[in-house]
Amino acid sequence: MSSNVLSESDKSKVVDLANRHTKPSGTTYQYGTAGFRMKADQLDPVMFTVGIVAALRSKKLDSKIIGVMVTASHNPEEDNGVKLVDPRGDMLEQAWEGYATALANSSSPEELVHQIHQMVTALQIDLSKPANVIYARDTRPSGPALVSALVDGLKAAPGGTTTYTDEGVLTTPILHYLVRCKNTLGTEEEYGVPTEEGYYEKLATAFKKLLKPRGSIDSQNAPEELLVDCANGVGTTATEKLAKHLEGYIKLIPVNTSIDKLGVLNKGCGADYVKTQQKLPPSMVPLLQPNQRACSLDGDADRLMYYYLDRNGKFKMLDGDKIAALVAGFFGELMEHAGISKEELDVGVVQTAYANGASTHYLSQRVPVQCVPTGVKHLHHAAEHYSIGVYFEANGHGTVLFSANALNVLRRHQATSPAQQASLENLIALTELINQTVGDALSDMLLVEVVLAYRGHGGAEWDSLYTDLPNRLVKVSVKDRGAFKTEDAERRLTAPQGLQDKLDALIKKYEGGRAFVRPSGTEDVVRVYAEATHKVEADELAFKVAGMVYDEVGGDPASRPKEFM
Ligand SMILES: CC(=O)N[C@H]1[C@@H](OP(=O)(O)O)O[C@H](CO)[C@@H](O)[C@@H]1O
Ligand SMILES: [Mg+2]
Repeated sequence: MSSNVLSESDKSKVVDLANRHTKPSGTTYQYGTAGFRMKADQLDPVMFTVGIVAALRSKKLDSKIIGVMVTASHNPEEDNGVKLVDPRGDMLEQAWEGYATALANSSSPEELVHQIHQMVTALQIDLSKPANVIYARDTRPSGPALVSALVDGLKAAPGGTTTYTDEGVLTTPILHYLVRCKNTLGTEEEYGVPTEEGYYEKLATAFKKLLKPRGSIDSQNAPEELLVDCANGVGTTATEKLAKHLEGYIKLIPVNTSIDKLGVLNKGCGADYVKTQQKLPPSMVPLLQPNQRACSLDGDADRLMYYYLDRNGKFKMLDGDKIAALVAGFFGELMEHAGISKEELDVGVVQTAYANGASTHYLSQRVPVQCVPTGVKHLHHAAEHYSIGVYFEANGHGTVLFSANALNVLRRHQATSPAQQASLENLIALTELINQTVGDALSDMLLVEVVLAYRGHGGAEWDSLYTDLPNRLVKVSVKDRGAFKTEDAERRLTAPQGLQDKLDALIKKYEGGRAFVRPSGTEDVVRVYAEATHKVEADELAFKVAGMVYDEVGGDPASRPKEFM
């Protein structure tokens, strides 16, 4: 019998277990751009309430499997976080973020019961349904204890049985893959074998179809070996396991692989280090040779940054924008070679305001380009509107989505020559190689290697697609970042009042100038981005805008950063 009411025993179960996970007073939690994320020692009560939300989400969706990933990605090792994965392997539906936030902020076990009751009533959740949840974590030492709190939450979930499975230590994209596989098993949309091994096998099989074994013509341009900076995190084991499947095709050499020591995750390495420092991780310095490329994963292996040394040994970065530029063109080419018209399948690219202006210019001349607010969920949803939707954040998080119609067109298309057939098969193999659930550093890395091998290009040729405009990102600490409101995909401020007009007047003075201000969704700061034709001017514009922002909201003159102008 269906029920939207918590029984007395449901309530006392919640209260009993909630008493072990009380919220410290004065802490406010927020399900933000990437779920809940903060210092690990504050997360215990949140993990507990997330367990309850995961079970309720499963009940609401006819007992479909919901995923929970415990990670703080590229953040320092002492941080941790948690995010929910919906049945198709994508991010939690946005409307539920508010409920997750409300439960996390309940001030007492009784208040929590009340919040659950409100949620169940508002969403008409049939509590009698069973719930199914799987979870995984990254390598952070705080992970196991947080997982125990999560399990208490799963046990506390009201109504019918909640079944849960510990998938152990995994990359974020593998957990997303598992969720989709398990939910589509035995259906027409079956996504893959629902095991970690199934994931490596799927990627490797597709890669081997695309890039014939070493020695054959197609692969002569692939690198003998590729250095992969694993950020001292969970990407280490995943890279090692994937490497075994790719033997004879490409040799992956993991670097920054110490996952057992304290304090080294993401430190001096990883995708975020490369993007923000714009230099080689120190451990790569003795390893990388001129004209050689390498890549860095982040702490949960969903972001990817490439780079190479030019022939003079100078560091050159190939970020998410460059990846988007590389792969968007490739799909157009393959479709043409397969005899598929642009009317049959449209290719589109989705970026955020942080995309380098030069990449937007380059891409806009070739394909439709859309700008959306920061955060993968926004990019992912926008990309779903194209037959082939390419989305990447500049920081290296992204993937390529194929619509159901695109898959049908590829399946049904009749090639009229062996060459067309080969291109068609390559397109189909790409739909297998590319993770359809979320940005995936390992899958993206193989995609990049395939495109470069086909074109016979190295880092330098790839880099020459366009030249990045000089740019600068600055953080401004303010009392209340909530005072900053934006519109037009976060490119313009609507509050504080009048500030955007001042910015416009300033930006106008700079050749090729572009700048915008937005509150971060993951850190207690306001971010300033600026670019201009010349480096000195990009820096000057960024620091002038930062100064304006600081002064506008009454920043203390005594602690005004000295570089602000
Ligand atoms: C400028 C920047 O890199 N912002 C990052 C950062 O978001 P903020 O809202 O800017 O803090 O973290 C997000 C989650 O990882 C990521 O999606 C986004 O790209
Ligand atoms: Mg990440």
